Amino acid sequence: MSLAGLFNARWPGVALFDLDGTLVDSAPDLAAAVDRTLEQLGRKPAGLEQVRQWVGHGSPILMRRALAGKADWEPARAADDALFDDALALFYANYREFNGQHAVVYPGVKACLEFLSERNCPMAVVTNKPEQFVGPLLKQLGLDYHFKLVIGGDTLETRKPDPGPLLHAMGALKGSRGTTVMIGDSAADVTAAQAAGIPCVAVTYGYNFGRRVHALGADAVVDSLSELL
Ligand SMILES: O=C(O)COP(=O)(O)O
Ligand SMILES: [Mg+2]
Repeated sequence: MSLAGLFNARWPGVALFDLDGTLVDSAPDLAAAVDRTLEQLGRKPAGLEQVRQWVGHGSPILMRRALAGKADWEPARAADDALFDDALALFYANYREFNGQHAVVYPGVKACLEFLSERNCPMAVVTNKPEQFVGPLLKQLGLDYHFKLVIGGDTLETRKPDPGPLLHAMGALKGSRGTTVMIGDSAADVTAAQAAGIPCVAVTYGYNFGRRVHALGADAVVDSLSELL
């Protein structure tokens, strides 16, 4: 499936990109920050493979999962909240240091962004990563100039899988349903796109909480963004 096909012939439309697991393999930096945080709290590190499966609902939930040692963390008891607040503050300080150290752009991403930029397709990053970390990461990897807009997990009232951030970005870039597409790696992206009423492309190489993306109901599934050109 090409992007032109997804745009319903009203090409070029608006393209909304997820960040972690779609544009950038950032899990090594996130895992380094999570593990150092756990060690500072006197706990055992979780390791890259585990952390990779916890990424996608934003940093607060990543730290909830890290403290619980599992994806389906229980709502915290009041006594846990102070620990959580400390852990999140430590994580932010650590991730500020690790952000971009090991992160790499996935194959096919630069070609896709350049192709769309040349055709004046307005693009946004819609991620659950806290906004303060997004700009520096995109800049360091040389991707920032493609995007007219960045929405982080704490930019608006809601985050993916809520459709709010997608609808906000679509409106800001003067897109509409039928001329806007979401491209992501996880259930949070596909669910948000479906709720927003826009098509979604899922990539197979990302995180998706450790599960395959084929059953998510995306409009297209690709192994590389270069397949969309
Ligand atoms: O969970 C995160 O911090 C970011 O995830 P996303 O870029 O895949 O939305
Ligand atoms: Mg993602």
